[in-house]
Amino acid sequence: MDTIFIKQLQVDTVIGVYDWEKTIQQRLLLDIELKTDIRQAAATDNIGQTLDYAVIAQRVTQLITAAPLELIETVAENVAQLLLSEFATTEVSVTVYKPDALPQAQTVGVSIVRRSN
Ligand SMILES: Nc1nc2c(c(=O)[nH]1)N=C([C@H](O)[C@@H](O)CO)CN2
Repeated sequence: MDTIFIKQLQVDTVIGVYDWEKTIQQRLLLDIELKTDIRQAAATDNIGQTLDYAVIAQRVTQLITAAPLELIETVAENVAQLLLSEFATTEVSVTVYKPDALPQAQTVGVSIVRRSN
């Protein structure tokens, strides 16, 4: 199976467990992979035959910024379920980084893989 991916998609949103985090925007970075068959798109050179990564990025950003959340785990799960339900893919990988969370670390994050039932 082939993969369409987006690396380090930046989304600024209200995210965090602590009270001080609920009034500010913080940066999340996302790596997203969607398993799909790209052969028909390649054979026809037609965007309508594949998953448009610009549409995916816009939809994911819209979802994450729609409401504040506490955990990056919830962000990852919500994004994975959206991708599986709205796009022609049977398996997705979602990694969410919160790079400004820990001053003593380059980044923190969570990574998940989800398949359609
Ligand atoms: N596993 C997690 N641990 C923590 C999270 C999280 O989303 N998942 N969040 C926080 C705080 O919001 C932190 O980022 C504030 O700097 C702490 N641990």
